[in-house]
Amino acid sequence: MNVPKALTIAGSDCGGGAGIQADLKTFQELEVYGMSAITAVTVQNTLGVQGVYPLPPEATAEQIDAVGSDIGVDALKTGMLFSAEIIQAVAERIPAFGWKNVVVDPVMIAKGGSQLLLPDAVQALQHYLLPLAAVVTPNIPEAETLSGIDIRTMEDRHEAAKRICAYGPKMVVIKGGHAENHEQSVDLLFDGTNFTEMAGKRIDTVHTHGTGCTFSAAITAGLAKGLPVIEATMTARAFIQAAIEDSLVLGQGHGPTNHWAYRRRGEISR
Ligand SMILES: Nc1ncnc2c1ncn2[C@@H]1O[C@H](COP(=O)(O)OP(=O)(O)O)[C@@H](O)[C@H]1O
Ligand SMILES: Cc1ncc(COP(=O)(O)OP(=O)(O)O)c(N)n1
Repeated sequence: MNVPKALTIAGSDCGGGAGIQADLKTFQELEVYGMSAITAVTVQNTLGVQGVYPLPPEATAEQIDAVGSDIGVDALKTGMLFSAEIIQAVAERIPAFGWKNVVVDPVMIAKGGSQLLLPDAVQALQHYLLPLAAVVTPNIPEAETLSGIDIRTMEDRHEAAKRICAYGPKMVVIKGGHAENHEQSVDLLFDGTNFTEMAGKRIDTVHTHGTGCTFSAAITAGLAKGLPVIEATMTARAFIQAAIEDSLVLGQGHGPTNHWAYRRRGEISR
């Protein structure tokens, strides 16, 4: 049996809605064997982030080496990387193992406002990690930071996607969760030549904690199964739409999404 295998290099969210917990749940739901290399332990729940404890960069690097040298990795994603030193350690390993199916979710600030990437690490992300990415998935504030432009319109998003693409990723997906569109959430894809829009009905809910992690993990799962990037992204869009629509309503604040909603709808594709 050929088992698709995916690695997440990200922070731990003890509340289970974002970070490695969301990624591993997503891999499992999409029938991909999940592995993790932890970069930081966060203390958080639906009310926000209460603590951030980064690991030494060697600890992340050794976890990557352990799974890469033994089990193997068909696709990987990065999430919360916290510091320039951790980014450098991760970026050295990717070409050393020859990994190409690399999804970079450039996590910077949690929805509650907590810093998950140090400001001086943005340049390391741009120069060391983006050139290795098959897909990079910024939300609108992250796209503004990476591109250096304010995004108010879809035209601004086109320009930001072009500027981010210039760092070297093969595909840029600027997610639309933060856009001021009350009808739809529209994600913009740019492959260096063509733009594609993927729209879904916007759900009026506060339970969107971990949407970005879950979306990028679902893309990673698709790549691990051998899907082309555009197809993996379309499946991920359907996965996150179901996860937001069939919300679990947990906790007193911004609750997690429902990682089993997509499977329950019978939508798993091989
Ligand atoms: N309220 C919503 N209704 C439907 N889809 C949403 C909603 N919020 C976010 N999404 C989708 O969830 C994914 C993550 O988007 P976003 O929230 O922008 O990322 P992040 O969690 O990184 O801030 C995207 O595919 C986006 O379109
Ligand atoms: C450990 C950890 N990693 C990433 C995030 C951010 O997740 P995201 O999907 O962007 O969702 P929000 O936190 O912004 O709701 C996180 N919170 N924790």
